[in-house]
Amino acid sequence: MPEPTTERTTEPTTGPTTAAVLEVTGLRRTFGTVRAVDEVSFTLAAGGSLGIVGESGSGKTSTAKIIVGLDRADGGQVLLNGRDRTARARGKAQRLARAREIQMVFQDPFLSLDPRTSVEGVLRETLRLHFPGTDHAGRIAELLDQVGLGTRAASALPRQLSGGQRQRVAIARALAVQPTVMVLDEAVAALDVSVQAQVLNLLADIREQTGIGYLFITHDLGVVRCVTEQVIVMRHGRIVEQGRTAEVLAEPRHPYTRLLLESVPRPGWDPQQIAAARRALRDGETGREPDGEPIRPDGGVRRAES
Ligand SMILES: Nc1ncnc2c1ncn2[C@@H]1O[C@H](COP(=O)(O)OP(=O)(O)OP(=O)(O)O)[C@@H](O)[C@H]1O
Repeated sequence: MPEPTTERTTEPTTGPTTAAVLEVTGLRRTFGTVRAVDEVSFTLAAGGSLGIVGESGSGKTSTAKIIVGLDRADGGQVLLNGRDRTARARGKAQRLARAREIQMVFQDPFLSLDPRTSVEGVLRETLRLHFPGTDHAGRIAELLDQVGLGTRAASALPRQLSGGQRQRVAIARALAVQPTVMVLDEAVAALDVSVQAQVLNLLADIREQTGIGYLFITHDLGVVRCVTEQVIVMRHGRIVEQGRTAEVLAEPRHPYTRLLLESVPRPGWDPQQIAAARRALRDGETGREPDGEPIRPDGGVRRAES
């Protein structure tokens, strides 16, 4: 029996109607017998912030990976400013263009940053990849400033930074390509509560300044309450409730949402998932090209060492 879906209007009731920048329709992804993503549809308004919540295994990350382009859907469509992202990218230029449109920030920046590359080096590498042939010194200083890191941090290696600082570097790297949308997958889950608040405030400021839309994937309803306007609640790959965050949290209609509100679940990947994610992230790998070459989080391809 399919879950009852409780939809509310996702349009603002007052003020001008904001165009959708991201439109996800009927997304499906199956792993063996598991329907990780099952007919998922939602829209993100330009400059808006939408939370995706649900327990561990509800399909949040699988949905995000397809949207970002790190995995392929079995069915459905992802449109960014009306352009389809679900078909395989044709060549490097299209892959990089797609990576510029939607950037992802992961839970553990320590694993997604190369331990041997300085903060400045991380940013320069991404800027060179996407905007070759220009001097990036000014832009690097601007990005460091934008995420609240002084120029003193520029020469630091990831291990010399705190968790919050490392997450700021990951955010700066995402901002470097001027994305339309940022997907933040449990981006503050590994941080202490006070540092979480600082990073969430920073993200709110950045959204206001840049108009970048956010997809916040989180198990934490406090985060959703703080930084999103719309929310979708996922269970077993399906959306069971969606609407304005304030309304859904104040008056949840679906029993599962009520349960989530009563008992905030802890993130709990099984050991195999953790090991695979750690390996992939430590290697800076997020997927594979058709020729087997691993793809990095910033859209570049890591060539096999000879
Ligand atoms: N690569 C994969 N191979 C096999 N099964 C997978 C794979 N990725 C996800 N799954 C399964 O799909 C389902 C949804 O997983 P997903 O990681 O999307 O959930 P989630 O809500 O993001 O959970 P978490 O908060 O733990 O990350 C789970 O049952 C998971 O075991």
